[in-house]
Amino acid sequence: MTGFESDGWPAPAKLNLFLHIIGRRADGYHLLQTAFQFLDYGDTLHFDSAPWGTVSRVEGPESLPEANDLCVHAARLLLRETGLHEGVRMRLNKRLPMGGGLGGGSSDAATVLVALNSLWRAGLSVDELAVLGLALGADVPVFVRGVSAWAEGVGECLTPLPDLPVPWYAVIKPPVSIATVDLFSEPKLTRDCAPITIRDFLSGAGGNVFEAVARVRYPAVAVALDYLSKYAPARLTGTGACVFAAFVDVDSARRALHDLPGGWSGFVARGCNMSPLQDRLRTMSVGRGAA
Ligand SMILES: C[C@@](CO)(OP(=O)(O)O)[C@H](O)COP(=O)(O)OP(=O)(O)OC[C@H]1O[C@@H](n2ccc(N)nc2=O)[C@H](O)[C@@H]1O
Ligand SMILES: Nc1ncnc2c1ncn2[C@@H]1O[C@H](COP(=O)(O)OP(=O)(O)O)[C@@H](O)[C@H]1O
Repeated sequence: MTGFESDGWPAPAKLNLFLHIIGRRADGYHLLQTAFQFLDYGDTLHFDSAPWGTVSRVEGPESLPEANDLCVHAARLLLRETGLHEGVRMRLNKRLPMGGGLGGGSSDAATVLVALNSLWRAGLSVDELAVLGLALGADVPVFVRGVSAWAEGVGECLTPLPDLPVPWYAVIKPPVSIATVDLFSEPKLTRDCAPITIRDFLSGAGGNVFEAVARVRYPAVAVALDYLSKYAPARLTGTGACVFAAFVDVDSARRALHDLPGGWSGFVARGCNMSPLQDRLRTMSVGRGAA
């Protein structure tokens, strides 16, 4: 099984390889340090043209009403911003768990912006798309830019990290969904990490400050972390609920998922420093060049 449906536009998952809070903005938002890496696994989007001005999502998860779907918000935003005489009908094949810390909603939104910019020949630059994306969510710009990155601010100040190791990851989704806002409002959260440098991170520094609070509030997260730690050092991604561990080969990663607690799901995927969305975009350009 490949990480995406064929013939569609990939919306890959991200991992936060570490996640620290180093302060707070006046508006209450937390200032972060994190490193994002993509996975070759995620959601897939399909786009069909539709009458001018119409934006719809005709297939997608039942638990996510069309009106709330970031895909719809992203398409409307692009249409408004460009003033193009276009419309779109979207099909979302959702594979990433919602509230999993894998950034599925942000990635879907980024794929809509990038794909429609290309399909509609809207001509917006990556910088312009990243600015539009930030209005939809803090994690959208990194998915638009499509390169693994060191991130600061609320996640929008990005420094590419194109040469990170690309291990195989085992990812476990404990049967809970965590609302980001709940963990950010937890009083016991560590909010005063000393800033670290990229060099510190590359030498192995950094953890995930949400792990301690997620363990207490969501016992299933603690079970998942303890389970995976039997195989390799395990960590929470984002605010959870998914946990991951890195392995040198695919078989070792698969073995780590063999005796998952009953009913739990997990998957194995390769880390990638260039988003699969960028690969898809390049295929489009080559196709056009050849036409
Ligand atoms: C923590 C991270 C790390 O990658 O990922 P996820 O676990 O959500 O994937 C992100 O920064 C999540 O960013 P984003 O997904 O945009 O957060 P939102 O859902 O908009 O945030 C919900 C709420 O969390 C709080 N919030 C969020 C981000 C931030 N830097 N400081 C905050 O205090 C705010 O109260 C905000 O209203
Ligand atoms: N296309 C989408 N996919 C997933 N979630 C979406 C989408 N559009 C809006 N959302 C909302 O965003 C929330 C966060 O989803 P998601 O990005 O998958 O998780 P996380 O931020 O934990 O990585 C969901 O609970 C859902 O309410």
